[in-house]
Amino acid sequence: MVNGPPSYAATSASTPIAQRPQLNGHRSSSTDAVARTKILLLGLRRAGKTSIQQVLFNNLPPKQTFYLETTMRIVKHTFQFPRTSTVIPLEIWDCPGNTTVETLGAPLSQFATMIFVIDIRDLYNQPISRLVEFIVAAYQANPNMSLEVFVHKAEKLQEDDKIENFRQIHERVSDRLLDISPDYEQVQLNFHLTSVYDHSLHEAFSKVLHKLVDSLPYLEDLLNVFCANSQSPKAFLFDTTSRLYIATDASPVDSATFNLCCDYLQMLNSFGTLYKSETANTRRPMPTTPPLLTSSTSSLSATRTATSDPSSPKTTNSTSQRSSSDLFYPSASTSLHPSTPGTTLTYHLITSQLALLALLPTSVYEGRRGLIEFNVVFFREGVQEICQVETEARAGG
Ligand SMILES: Nc1nc2c(ncn2[C@@H]2O[C@H](COP(=O)(O)OP(=O)(O)OP(=O)(O)O)[C@@H](O)[C@H]2O)c(=O)[nH]1
Repeated sequence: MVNGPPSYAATSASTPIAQRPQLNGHRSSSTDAVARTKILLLGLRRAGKTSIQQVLFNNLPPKQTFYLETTMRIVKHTFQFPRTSTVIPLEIWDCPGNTTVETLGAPLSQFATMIFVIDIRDLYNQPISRLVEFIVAAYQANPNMSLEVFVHKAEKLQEDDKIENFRQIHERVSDRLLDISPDYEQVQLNFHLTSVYDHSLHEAFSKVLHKLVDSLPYLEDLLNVFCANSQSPKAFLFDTTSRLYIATDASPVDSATFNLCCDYLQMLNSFGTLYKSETANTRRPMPTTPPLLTSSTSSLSATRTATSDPSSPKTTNSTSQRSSSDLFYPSASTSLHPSTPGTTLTYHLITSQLALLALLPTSVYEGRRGLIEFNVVFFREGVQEICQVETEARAGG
């Protein structure tokens, strides 16, 4: 049920990127001619560093992390995030457990983010000392570096112990820093409870990435306008493969909604291969990875449908023009609460790797479907323009 006077309108795509977003100064060139953002992944042995990287970016099932071998030397993983439409090309340095500031072998100033992984049961001196050592060195090298602490394997503890250990680790690190110098009071440290066995890791890593997305304010603006004009209480722009969200609208993120979106994406990724587009031979579908629901005639159930959206936004860029006329965009929806007033979770592919997931009142989704699709088209146009500008900026164009 929609309360108050309905405020339906078309999403405007005119404003977001009148100017090119300025790239932050923390980029570094790499051999593939794209400026990659470097993330340092640290922690003691068996803390879970490689598992985090593998689960997020290589789709390794969490249980398989048990068989990962010990990291003996620094491994640099490069990722496109999302994989094809450049928003953040990443280089993640997975370090062995015995890495210290001295043995890292690279200046800390070149990293945009440092993630220190600490086992939630490790309340001992050694991990805290190593973490503090890196924080001090990183802060001195680059005070603007994002300093993130993943208090990991959180699912191992009961709720009360989890909160208590989390609090103790936080407190010990802060105390230790203050003992070194009162100046470190101003160090901005971000602590996250994470586990590969639930979506907490995806949520935490998404938050880490947001600090690295130069175009975040523009993407958020687009999402805000989409939500306002479509009566959506929450919308996310997700990377479909990693299931990390790169932006969301201004309303607060609640974990339950985020988990639902993650699960839905996971389901679409798993079952998408069962659906084939009848028009795939004549009109190339978006090069989705993995394939998604691309048939306008397919449906998963009465409340879970898949449609293709052949409409393509007009763009001024020749590359975008070519891709938007060649490609079409799958969409899907599922009813979350069948009883009235219901909520529908919708999925629309926006670029080959980015998808819009939005909660909508079922009455709006069913009664104003055309307008929602229309708003999605303009949202897509805005996001594609942003990606284009980011790509050019990264390539130094
Ligand atoms: N329960 C639980 N176990 C985890 C989690 N993440 C990783 N592990 C386990 O922790 C162990 C070590 O994981 P790795 O990813 O190899 O740890 P690492 O920090 O890369 O270790 P080194 O390579 O020795 O530095 C493995 O047995 C994983 O299955 C988690 O979130 N929960």
